[in-house]
Amino acid sequence: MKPTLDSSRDIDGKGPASSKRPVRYIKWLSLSLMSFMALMVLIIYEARWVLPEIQTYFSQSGNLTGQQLATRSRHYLQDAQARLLDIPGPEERAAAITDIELAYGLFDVDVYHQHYDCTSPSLSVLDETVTALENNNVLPVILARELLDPIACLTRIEMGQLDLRGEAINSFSDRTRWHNQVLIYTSLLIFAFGLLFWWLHDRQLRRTEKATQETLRWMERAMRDPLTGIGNRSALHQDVMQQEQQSLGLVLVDIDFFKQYNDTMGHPAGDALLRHLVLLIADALPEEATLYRLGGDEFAALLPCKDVDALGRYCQQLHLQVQQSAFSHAAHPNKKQVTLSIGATCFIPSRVGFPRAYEAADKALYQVKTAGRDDWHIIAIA
Ligand SMILES: Nc1nc2c(ncn2[C@@H]2O[C@H](COP(=O)(O)OP(=O)(O)OP(=O)(O)O)[C@@H](O)[C@H]2O)c(=O)[nH]1
Repeated sequence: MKPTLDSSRDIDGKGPASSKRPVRYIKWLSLSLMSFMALMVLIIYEARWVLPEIQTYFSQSGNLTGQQLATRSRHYLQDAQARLLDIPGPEERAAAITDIELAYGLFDVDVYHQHYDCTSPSLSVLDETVTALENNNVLPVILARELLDPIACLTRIEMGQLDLRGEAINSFSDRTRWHNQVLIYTSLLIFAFGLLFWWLHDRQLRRTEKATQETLRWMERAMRDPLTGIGNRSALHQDVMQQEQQSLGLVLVDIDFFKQYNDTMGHPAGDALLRHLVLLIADALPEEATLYRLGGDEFAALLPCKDVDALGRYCQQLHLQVQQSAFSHAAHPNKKQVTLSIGATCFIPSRVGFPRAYEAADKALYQVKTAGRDDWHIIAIA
């Protein structure tokens, strides 16, 4: 285990951000859905305007448009006229009367009376023609000529109705174009607003994420010892709480006569020794061990503890390794090299509680100190 590589607490910013990504997509989707709904409402609203216009256009005069009625009426009159010009017999006269009456029926329309002043005189002419034919008292040629005015009137109506139809078509296509434009531009507007809201929301989300990352980074720093890079006392407490059910070994390490080391070698050399010792302790203890600096020249290590014997072997190994490394300590009263006092205990946090375990390890350390230092001792908790 390397002390500065406690990756479980490293914050790289990717974890929380990537976990928030699905939330971002869900919000984006709901915004799109809202825009889509708004669009649908708009289309339905627009359809309310377009539909009556279509209906109006196609029901100008019932099933037949005004122009078609006039055309048919004119055809009947022209048929009657042709019969009359042919020196008709009784049957032809009767057929001519039928044609004129049919033409009359199609001609006598309210719309024509309202808009074309030639309608009433023309219908009177048709009435008189039928009467004359029935009485057979006027030459057919003359009656045929009489029909010219009603035919001219019907032609005028046809032209007028065609114009009206053209106007209706133009107005219909104009209105349709206008509604289409409203639809397109409003859709674009809704889409643009959707994008804007999404961008604002996304920006807010990124700011919040950044602030969270910053807070986490500060918290991370607050849990680290700046000199050695390992965790501090708070980190130790937190790690113990996270392993409440595990059997843990707590090892307390204190440098002997560190004050004298500082006094003779200087404070920067003291700092360098602290950093070196961290690496050395990490090297001596198993990979799973985590190191902490509790303050001054006191360190702690938290590691899995199978049993007290195994823990003792690690303490022995650490003690030996420091001896072998032979860091010079000129002010050390007897050894002239750096020595450590080590106290340890084995405990399960949920059963014993950390304060009791710390007290036991500290007591073991104190016993080493009072017994002359440069040794290790373990106190088993009953
Ligand atoms: N260089 C350095 N020295 C520190 C730091 N923090 C505390 N110290 C010094 O560590 C020394 C600790 O002294 P003591 O608590 O008396 O411990 P000791 O001299 O090792 O004595 P024993 O533990 O009884 O052997 C003090 O002189 C502190 O000034 C630090 O960050 N850097």
